[in-house]
Amino acid sequence: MEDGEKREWGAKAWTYLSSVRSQSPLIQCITNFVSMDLTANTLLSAGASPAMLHSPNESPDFTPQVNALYINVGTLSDNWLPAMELAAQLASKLNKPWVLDPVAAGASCFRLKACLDLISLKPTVIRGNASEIIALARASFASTKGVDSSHDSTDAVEAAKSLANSSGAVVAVSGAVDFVTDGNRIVGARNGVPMMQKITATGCAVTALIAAFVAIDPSHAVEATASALAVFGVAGELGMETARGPASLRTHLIDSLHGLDQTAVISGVKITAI
Ligand SMILES: Nc1ncnc2c1ncn2[C@@H]1O[C@H](COP(=O)(O)OP(=O)(O)OP(=O)(O)O)[C@@H](O)[C@H]1O
Ligand SMILES: Cc1ncsc1CCO
Ligand SMILES: [Mg+2]
Repeated sequence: MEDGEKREWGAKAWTYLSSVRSQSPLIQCITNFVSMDLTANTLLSAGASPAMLHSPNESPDFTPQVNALYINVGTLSDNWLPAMELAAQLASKLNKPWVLDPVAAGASCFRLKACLDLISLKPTVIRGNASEIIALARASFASTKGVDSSHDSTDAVEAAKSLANSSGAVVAVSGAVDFVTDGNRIVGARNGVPMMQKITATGCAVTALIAAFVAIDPSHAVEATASALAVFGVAGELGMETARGPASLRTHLIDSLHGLDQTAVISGVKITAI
C-alpha cells in the first residue's frame, strides 16, 4: 500500500471521527431487537446521538429533526415494515441521508421483497455482508446462512457494483476486506479482526456508524462509508489486544472506539483504492 495514500485516508477518517465527536449528529435508528444495545453504544462511543424511535406515529415529527436515518431489517415483522417505509420516505423527501442494513436479505421472499422496496426509496448507503449484497444484486435467493454470510467479501465486489448502479446508492460489503463502491470506483478497507464476526450485530453497529459519518458529509458517501468501516476496524484491532474472547472484545471495542486518538487513526486506517 502506498504510504501517502494510506496517510491521506487516515487523515480523512480522523477528520470524520472528530466531526462526529464535535457535531454529535442525531441518528434515528429503526433496527432489530438483537442489535439495539450494541448499536446505540457504538454510536455513543463514537460521539453521535442515537435514538431508537420507530413508531409511524412519531416519525412525521421526529425524522425531520434528525441528521441521518438508519434502517435495519434484522428482526423484520409485518407491522414494522410500514414504519420503515414511512421513515425512509420522509428522509428522502427531506434530503436527509439514510442508510440500509439488509440483514439476511436472501433468507426469505418476504425479506428480499422488503429490502428491494426499501431500496426503491433511495438509500444513500447500503451495507451488508457478501451473501446479502449478492442476493440483492440478483434479486433472488442466494445461498446464505440466515444472518451470517456464506461468501467472502471479494466474491461480492461485482454484485456490489451492479447494486450501486441499479439503485444509485453507495454499496458497502463487509468482511476481511470491506469494499465500498458507487458503481464506478471501489475502495477497500483492511481493518478489523476475524473475532468481530463472533459478536452478534457488529455488522449492524458499523452500519449505524456509517450513518453517523455520512451525516457529517452526505455528498461524499464513499469516503464517509470507508472511513466509518476502517475506524470501527481499528477499534476492533485495539480492543483485541486486551480481549479474552468475543464477550470482552465487545466491551473493549466500545472502549477503544471511545478512546481513539489522532495517531491511532492515522497510523491504523488501511484504506486503499482498488
Ligand atoms: N475476517 C474478518 N477480518 C477482519 N474483520 C472482519 C472480518 N469479518 C468481518 N469483519 C468485520 O466485522 C464487522 C462485521 O462484519 P460482518 O461481515 O460480520 O457483518 P454482518 O454479517 O452483517 O454481521 P451482523 O449481522 O452480526 O451484524 C465489520 O466491521 C467487518 O469489517
Ligand atoms: C442474530 C440476528 N437475528 C436477526 S438480526 C440478528 C443480529 C445480527 O444480524
Ligand atoms: Mg448483518
